[in-house]
Formats: sequence, C-alpha cells, structure tokens
Amino acid sequence: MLTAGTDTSSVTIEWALSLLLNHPEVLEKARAELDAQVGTDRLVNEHDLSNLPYLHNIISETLRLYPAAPMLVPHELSDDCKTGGYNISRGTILLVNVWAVHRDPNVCDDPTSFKPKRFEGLQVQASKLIPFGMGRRSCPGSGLAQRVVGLALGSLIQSFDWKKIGEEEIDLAEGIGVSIPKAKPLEKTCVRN
Ligand code: HEM
Repeated sequence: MLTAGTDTSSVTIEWALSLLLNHPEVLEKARAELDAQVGTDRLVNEHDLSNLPYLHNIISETLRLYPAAPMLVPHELSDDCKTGGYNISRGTILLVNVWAVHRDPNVCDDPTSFKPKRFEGLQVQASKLIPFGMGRRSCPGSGLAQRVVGLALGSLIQSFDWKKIGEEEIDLAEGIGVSIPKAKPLEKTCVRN
C-alpha cells in the first residue's frame, strides 16, 4: 500500500514539473489559473481543486504520457472470455500496456506531445485514458492520488518561480523501474515567490 501510494504520486509530480519546465507557456497558464481562483494570500486547498480544470488537465496529460504503473498489475482471468475477437482461456495472465494505449495515434492526435489542452472538451476518449486501470481491480487510491498530486503541484507552482538550469531542455528519457522513473533525476532552480 505504501509503495503503491507514494512512489506513484511522487514520480508523477516529478514528470509533471519536468514537462512544465519544458513548456513555460503551460506553467504560466497554470499559475494564472491559480492566481485567479485561489489568489496570492494562501495556498491551494482541497476545496479549490474542482475550480482548477487546467491544473487537472496538466495532471491527466502527465499521466497519459508517463503512467506511473505502465503495465497495470497482472490480471488472471477467472473465466473463459472473448475480447477484441480473441478467445482467452480461464487462467490466462493478462498484461495491459497502458503506456502504449496512451500513445496510440488512434486514441489521440499527436500522441507524443505534451498538450494539456487536449483534455478540454471530448478530444480524448475517457475509456482509453486508464492510468489507474479500470473495473473492479482499478486503483482504490485514484481519488486520493489526484488530490495529493493536485495539491502538491498546485502549491509548488504557487510558491516558487521554477527555472531550468541552463538553456537545455529537461531530458525526458525514461529509466528502468516499475513506476517509470526519470532516467536522469530532475534538477531545477526555484526562487520563492
Ligand atoms: C499517481 C498515483 C497512482 C497511480 C498512477 C496508480 C495506479 C495504479 C494502477 C494502474 C493500479 C493497478 C490497476 C489494475 O491493474 O487494473 C493500481 C493498484 C493499486 N493502487 Fe494505485 N496508483 C496511484 C496511487 C495510489 C495511492 C495514493 C494508493 C493508496 C494510498 C494506491 C493504492 C493502490 C492499491 C492498494 C492497488 C492494488 C489494488 C488491487 O490489486 O485490487 N495507489 N494503482
């Protein structure tokens, strides 16, 4: 429970900040939303989250590109079934490659680009965005995770001016690990607001 709940959320925050540093215009827009909805006298709290759709879209787009559990958890079929034209026998272990589903050009346009705007309206099929899995064995912590990541990321954006070290883009190479860590841990500078 501890690993499922902590590493997944912290790695998502690291990816989100990395993506924001490579897309300062998105970072600016997120800050403007926080200033307008929360103001500058206090930190974002749980009640504010429903008024921050752009921050929510940034988190969805981060989880689309870097789902913290890219292969879900192995599922064993309790009965024979037919899916997508395939007969699958009871007892088969099913692995779902969510990383590949999220980057399928049939699921969304320009799938490798970071575009939080794509979550405005119905541009992404909800059933194809499954960073928390789906059905009975989906992540029981998804609500908590969205709040934790939203509050942490929102507070970090509100409290600091984030800058890359040097002119180079943040390296977005993926490392090896269960929860897609960054190959090169994020290094950045920040100035307190
Ligand atoms: C960004 C954060 C998180 C992501 C992306 C994530 C994703 C997932 C995924 C994909 C699964 C497997 C679902 C499946 O195989 O269908 C899962 C399972 C699970 N998650 Fe999360 N999770 C996150 C945060 C959390 C948190 C905060 C908790 C609890 C505090 C949690 C607890 C669990 C548990 C207990 C399971 C196993 C459920 C089962 O086997 O029935 N997760 N998570």
